[in-house]
Amino acid sequence: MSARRIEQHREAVATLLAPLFQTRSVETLTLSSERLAADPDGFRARTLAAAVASPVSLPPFDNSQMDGYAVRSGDLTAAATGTPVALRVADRIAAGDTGTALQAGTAAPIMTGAPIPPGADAVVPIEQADPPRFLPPTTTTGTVSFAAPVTHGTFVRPAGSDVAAGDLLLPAGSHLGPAQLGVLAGTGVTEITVLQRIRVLLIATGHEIRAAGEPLAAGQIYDSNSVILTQALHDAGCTVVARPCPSDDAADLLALLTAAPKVDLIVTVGGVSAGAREVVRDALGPLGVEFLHVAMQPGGPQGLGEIARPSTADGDAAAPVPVVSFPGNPVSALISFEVFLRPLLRALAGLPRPERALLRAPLATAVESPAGKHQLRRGILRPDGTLELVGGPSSHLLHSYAAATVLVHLPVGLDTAAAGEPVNYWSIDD
Ligand SMILES: Nc1nc2c(c(=O)[nH]1)N[C@H]1C(S)=C(S)[C@@H](COP(=O)(O)OP(=O)(O)OC[C@H]3O[C@@H](n4cnc5c(N)ncnc54)[C@H](O)[C@@H]3O)O[C@H]1N2
Ligand code: MOO
Repeated sequence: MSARRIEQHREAVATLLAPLFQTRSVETLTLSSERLAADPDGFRARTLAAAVASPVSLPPFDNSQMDGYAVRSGDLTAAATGTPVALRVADRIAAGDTGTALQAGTAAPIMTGAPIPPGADAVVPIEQADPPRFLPPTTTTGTVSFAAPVTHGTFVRPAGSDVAAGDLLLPAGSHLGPAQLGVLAGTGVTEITVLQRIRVLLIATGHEIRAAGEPLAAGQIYDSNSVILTQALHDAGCTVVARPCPSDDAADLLALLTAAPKVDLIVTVGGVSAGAREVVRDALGPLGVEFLHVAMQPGGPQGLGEIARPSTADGDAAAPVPVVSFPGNPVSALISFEVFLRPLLRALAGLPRPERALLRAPLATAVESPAGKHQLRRGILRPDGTLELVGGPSSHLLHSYAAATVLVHLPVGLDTAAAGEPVNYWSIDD
């Protein structure tokens, strides 16, 4: 079987998923600290579908940037070392207070964030006042001295200096991280329109797989692919319905597809190579999914296509759904996801940096790669800046993948590389 180049298959998967970019649904997300605490995942990896205008100005009012005295700058024009100006201490203004108008010849103790009282136009930090500490609030007849003039606006944070009411707060397409959610909260926005997550039906297959916690009979193994890909898909901004198929019978897989809820994408794992019974090939081949070989290792055997599910629980029989089929070795499955799906899904979700940055560093030791294949090896970036491979190239070595911080690219044509030779890599320690 002639193998397809990695770039060609990436292109084919991109073409298959292209319609999803045209049909992105949106939904309303209600924002509050209670909801965020109750459902943090609901707010993770979210992208604004519509721009948000600021309903208020931030800050909403002129306020103090320092703990100190609110003054009229005109009162301190003549202040100088040796000839300080004394002002009568007015009522204290804390953050949250409203404050009353500042009379000429007075200075109001003011705390950071408290509104500048009408009449005042500058704040002198407490350290620059004499005495350099606040008088007890019971002191009604105190004075405070200043030995320097102050310019209009000093340590005043003007209303709207961060954002003005009606201005663009966040454009459509903004990824909602802590700062973006924070500015929405800070302006009192409670409802936002976000891209709906891509819904993925994930089917890990194999007669031998069992869920964690179940007893294992001879020959059986725990299902790691459902966990690997559920997590990887979540990180890429998807919602996942995982329906493992612990059977090699095509009819069981088809029944599972029929019973599954409506989704935007189906991902299968396992059952695609050259065995006597390959459940994914057997079930989906006749429906039009193509199975082929990509010149990469791990991740050689791949499948992709579209299926119109025979009939479904919620009656969406007609809509064809894209299917991407990965090989069952866990390392092959995760590397296939990295190469073929992660960039597209992150782009669909509007997440930053859909493609991993291609970085370059020298190899710590010599390496060999199979001729005619693009090999991806697991490795770590050593403190000396060289790339050290962890574990061998085999695609069952999930434990060494778990120790890796980089994926090292050994492309077609690079059959041997000497220690010190620079190669490309992706950082995966995010
Ligand atoms: N004669 C050939 N044999 C194989 C070829 C080939 O070209 N000719 N390709 C090999 C390569 S490369 C890969 S990769 C695998 C892919 O096989 P399948 O996609 O059919 O996957 P399975 O046979 O179902 O499983 C492979 C391996 O992975 C284990 N596995 C499967 N599912 C899970 C799971 N959910 N959790 C943990 N481990 C899982 C399974 O037990 C097998 O050991 O085919 C090679 N063979
Ligand atoms: O291509 Mo398979 O995915 O090496 O192990």
